[in-house]
Amino acid sequence: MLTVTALSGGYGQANVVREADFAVGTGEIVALLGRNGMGKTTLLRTVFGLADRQGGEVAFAGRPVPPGRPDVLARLGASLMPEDRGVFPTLTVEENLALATRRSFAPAVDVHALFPLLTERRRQPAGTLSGGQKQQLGIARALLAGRRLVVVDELTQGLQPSVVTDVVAALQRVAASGVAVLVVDQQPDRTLDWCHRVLLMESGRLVLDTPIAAETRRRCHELLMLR
Ligand SMILES: Nc1ncnc2c1ncn2[C@@H]1O[C@H](COP(=O)(O)OP(=O)(O)OP(=O)(O)O)[C@@H](O)[C@H]1O
Repeated sequence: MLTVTALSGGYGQANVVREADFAVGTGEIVALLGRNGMGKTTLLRTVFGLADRQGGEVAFAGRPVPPGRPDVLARLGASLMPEDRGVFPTLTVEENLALATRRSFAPAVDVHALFPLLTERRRQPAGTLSGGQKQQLGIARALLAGRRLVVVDELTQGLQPSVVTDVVAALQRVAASGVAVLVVDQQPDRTLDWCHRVLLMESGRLVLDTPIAAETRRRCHELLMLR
C-alpha cells in the first residue's frame, strides 16, 4: 500500500532522515521504533509531505506521491496522527470528528464505542481536553480518515493502560479489514507483542526491517536499551 524508496528528508538544509526504504502492506501492522531523536517523527512527516523531502520516492496505492503534497495522500485515503495529535483546538470534539469523516468510508471500528468520551464531551472545544483525551480524539480522527492507511505517532502517549488495550484491539480490527497500519511508540516491549513487523531507526537510518520473532525482540532490545 505504502512504498518508500531511498527517502531522505529534514528541515530546510538540515538532513535528518537518510535513504529510508520500507513498505507497509494491506492489513499489515508495522511498528517504527527507535530512541528519542533518531528521526521517527521526521520520517513520518517527510512521507506525508510535512517535512522537506531531500531525495527518494513515495508511492501509495500504486501512485507516485509528489513531495510537499499532504493533500495527495489524504485524498488517496492515508491519515497521520502527528505527535502533537493534530486536533483543531477551537473546534468542538464533534466538529473535529466531522472534518475527519469521509462520506464513502466507515472504519471497521465505531470510534464512539471505542472512546465514549467523544460522545460525552462532543460540544467541548478540543483545546480544553486533557492530553489523554486529545489523544483519543486524534486517534479517532485518524481511524475515520484512514481508508487505506492509518499512521499514528506516539500511539500510547497520555493513555491509561485499559484504553491502550482497547486501542490495540481496534487497530487489529482495522488492519484485519484491509487497512495498512504504521505506529510509533515509546514502549518497545509492548509494541512488539502485537505488531507484525518492526522498523528500527538509528541516527536517521532504518537499521532493521523484519517480521517480529524472538530473534527480532532480542535485537531490538540490544539496539534500544543497551546502547
Ligand atoms: N523543525 C525542526 N527543525 C530542525 N530540526 C528538527 C526539527 N524537528 C526535529 N528536528 C531534529 O531532527 C532530529 C530527529 O527528531 P525526530 O523528532 O524526528 O526524532 P524522533 O525519533 O521522532 O524522536 P522523539 O521520539 O523524541 O520524538 C532531532 O535531532 C531533532 O532535533
